Amino acid sequence: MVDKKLSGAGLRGQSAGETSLCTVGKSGSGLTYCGYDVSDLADNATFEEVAYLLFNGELPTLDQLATYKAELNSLRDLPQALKEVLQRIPQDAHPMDVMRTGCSFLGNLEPENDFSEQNRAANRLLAAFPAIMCYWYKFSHEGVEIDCVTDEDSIGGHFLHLLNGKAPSEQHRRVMDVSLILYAEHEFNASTFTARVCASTLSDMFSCVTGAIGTLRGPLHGGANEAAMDMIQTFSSPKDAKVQMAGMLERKEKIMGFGHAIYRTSDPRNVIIKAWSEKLAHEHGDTSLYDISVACEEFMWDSKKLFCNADFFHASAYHFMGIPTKLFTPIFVCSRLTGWAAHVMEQRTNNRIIRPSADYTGSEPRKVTPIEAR
Ligand SMILES: CC(=O)SCCNC(=O)CCNC(=O)[C@H](O)C(C)(C)COP(=O)(O)OP(=O)(O)OC[C@H]1O[C@@H](n2cnc3c(N)ncnc32)[C@H](O)[C@@H]1OP(=O)(O)O
Ligand SMILES: O=C([O-])CC(=O)C(=O)O
Repeated sequence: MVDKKLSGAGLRGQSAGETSLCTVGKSGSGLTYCGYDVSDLADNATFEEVAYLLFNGELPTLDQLATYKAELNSLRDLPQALKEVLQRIPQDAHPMDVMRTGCSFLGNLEPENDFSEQNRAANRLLAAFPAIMCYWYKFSHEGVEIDCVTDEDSIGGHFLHLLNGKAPSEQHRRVMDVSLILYAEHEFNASTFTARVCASTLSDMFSCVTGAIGTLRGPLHGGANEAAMDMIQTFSSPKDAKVQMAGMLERKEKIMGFGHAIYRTSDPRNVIIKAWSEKLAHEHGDTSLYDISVACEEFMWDSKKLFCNADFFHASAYHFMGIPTKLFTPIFVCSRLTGWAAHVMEQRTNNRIIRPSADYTGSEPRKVTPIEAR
């Protein structure tokens, strides 16, 4: 893994365009948004500041941030027609399918009519996603029709408040904020590339984001945080984790939350969320899941030189905050929407339809045999 060659299948190592939004694996800790190191942003900024940065290229002043947050806060409620659609989605639906439908349906109600409305569309989705997720979750699982508006100042706090029906602790607000910052943007990852391909046809923001949600859903991408949670919950102790993981590797199973398409030796987001996971474990009063996670990390590095990606310690961190596992990847959507939308806007400023070529491996030219003769 350390000497991983960034070439070959999956377009690995090939440049597919330009971006001024993000670098992955190039400088600083290995991840920068518009020139700022992600660890600096996680320590010294809020998610709303990062959203503003991605949409405008610069961090906001105090006044700009206040105006931006007031705008976002005014866009949180859901139209009645969308609530009715969410009510009809069954409890056993995949929550990423709920997000995909919620996004797509909102695009029917409040379409982006032309590109001058792109910021409105992006901000609307940013403000509404926590409610789309929680409204469906609370209605389908508890039969409760929640109020989609809270007086929470931040998107992270708003989400936790909607989910739990009460104000979260300061620590939980901060962890959610950091988590949203860490997940916000990551260059030409699969879901963002999907959004850019869609944008390159001059399609609308809601279509670009809907496609991106479908791409993030898979376990090789955003779905890994839920898969990691499901896995660590089956381990009874750090020792058991190592034994079970050895078996998984022997059976050539993929271990979710480990490895990365671009990073070679570490994912800079891991150390940040891992530290929060440890703090939350102590607050939780039972560190066993954290200790198991650390054992997994040690085992994977010692045996395969594979490291935790952003998803692995997010699993235990979210779990300690009482978030149901099935909502882990939808939270990723609430954050990555900023990266997706920023890339859609960037693609539109210098667009050419994205249409690569393929190397043909099929039959030589041949004639159709009449159907009765086949
Ligand atoms: C936020 C995010 O989206 S981060 C990514 C989240 N996804 C996951 O955690 C899923 C698990 N990880 C993986 O499947 C992969 O590491 C990916 C999809 C992230 C990257 O895929 P690739 O770039 O193709 O991986 P890479 O080229 O580094 O793989 C090298 C070798 O390590 C193996 N490998 C890589 N990751 C893992 C893993 N998590 N578990 C077991 N083996 C692995 C590959 O199978 C490959 O083995 P091979 O050479 O015998 O075929
Ligand atoms: O960059 C990638 O391939 C996957 C990833 O870590 C992300 O999207 O955050």
